[in-house]
Amino acid sequence: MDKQRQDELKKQAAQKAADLVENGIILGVGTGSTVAFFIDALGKRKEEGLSLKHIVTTSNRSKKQLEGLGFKVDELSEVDHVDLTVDGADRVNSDLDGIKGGGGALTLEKNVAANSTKNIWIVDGSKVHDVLQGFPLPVEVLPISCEQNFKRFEEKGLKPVWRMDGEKRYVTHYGNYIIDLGLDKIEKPYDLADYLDHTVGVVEHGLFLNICDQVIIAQDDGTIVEQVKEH
Ligand SMILES: O=C(CO)[C@H](O)[C@H](O)COP(=O)(O)O
Repeated sequence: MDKQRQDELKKQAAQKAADLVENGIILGVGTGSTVAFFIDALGKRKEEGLSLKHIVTTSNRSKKQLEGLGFKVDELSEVDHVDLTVDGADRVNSDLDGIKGGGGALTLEKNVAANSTKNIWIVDGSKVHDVLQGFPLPVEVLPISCEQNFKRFEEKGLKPVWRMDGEKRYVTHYGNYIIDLGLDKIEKPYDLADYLDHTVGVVEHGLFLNICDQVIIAQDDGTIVEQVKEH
């Protein structure tokens, strides 16, 4: 699919999500190119009178865009919960579990999502697969033990690759590194998440399991499909 078509689809999914935002709520806004379209659509809704109690976001990029449209953005620590978070995803499977963190913002994204009553993901059809596949799994690691983590992942056959920023290792918002696991398929995401959750030095990983409540998919044929998770 060419980029222009993919952007059109992202825009459609983003518009649909913006239509679902209710007045007076505490809204979480994610990160990425699909979310950028969502923020544009939210700006239009603001012009039409939408008023939100608070907005929190998961990256400086989204914060800047929101502030440029006149929204006041708060920190997650300043709100006691989030009513709804709208975010993109890199992959989503039929159980509405997914891979996120392609943009490197996984730690804040997971913290905002975990504190949200409802999470909606907006994606184009290319991100949806029965089994999570075709996208490296980001793992954020502390610099102090990152070499040991990398070696263990290698030994375990997890195909680790350092995320780079030019010649240097990519550094996250929190001063950590990202190791991308180049797995072909993740057949058992809950087992892998359990391993990573119990690995010292891992700050966070991009397996977002049992978090998404609803996914809005803009399909290549122009139709929008909504799937709701049965918890
Ligand atoms: O998880 C993310 C950033 O860390 C994004 O939501 C994900 O990478 C999707 O991005 P895009 O909408 O640009 O395809």
